[in-house]
Amino acid sequence: MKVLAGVRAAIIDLDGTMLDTVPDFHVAINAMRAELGLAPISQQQIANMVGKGSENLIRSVLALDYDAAGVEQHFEAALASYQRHYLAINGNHSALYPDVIAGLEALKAQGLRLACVTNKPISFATPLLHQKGLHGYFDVVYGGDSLARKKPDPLPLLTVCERFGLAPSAVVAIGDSSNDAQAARAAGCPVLTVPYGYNHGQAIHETDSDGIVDTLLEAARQIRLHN
Ligand SMILES: O=C(O)COP(=O)(O)O
Ligand SMILES: [Mg+2]
Repeated sequence: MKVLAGVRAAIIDLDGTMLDTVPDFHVAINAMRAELGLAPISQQQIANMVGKGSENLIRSVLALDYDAAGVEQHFEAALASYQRHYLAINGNHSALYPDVIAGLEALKAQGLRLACVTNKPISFATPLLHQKGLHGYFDVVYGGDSLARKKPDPLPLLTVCERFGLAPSAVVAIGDSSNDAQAARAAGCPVLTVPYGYNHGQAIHETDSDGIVDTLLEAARQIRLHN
């Protein structure tokens, strides 16, 4: 992977890359749906809808039962209910994927600076990173509502590059979905994808990236090999 030559920093996604958070989403979404008198939905349905932030998720969930006007009519109440339930259980049902900590340790040991860029609201992401022992690895953390636009827009990635004083070609993005890959491509960052997360129900092979790595530890190994 020639594109990894000269990489000095990594931008790492949260949901579906470091943490399997769908069980948290599942509990919070179904608590919200129960409040609205709607039937529960499955983890798989939710996994296919996660990735573009809370507002998109809630609209997708409501669209299972309502037409476009109904979605908008119920949106505010549903979002508030969802946020309340999510914050009450944040992290209780989610788990680290294999070799996440080992991968972060290896990236740090190789001298890379690390940023976490997630489409999760920052008020969900920060306590979750602390709870799972991840927060200390990151010099910068941006949530989906930290900046004017979220992934797949390149803005969060470009803002990290600027804060690190690095060209995008020196900052690799690592994520589980087409949002991460599209943001990286638009920013000019190399991008690695993991195959175990949530990619809108699509195989990760269908997403344009510079390589698929089985774990964050494997990503660290690839970066070391090519630097
Ligand atoms: O919460 C989401 O919509 C996705 O979050 P992610 O960017 O960390 O995958
Ligand atoms: Mg993700």
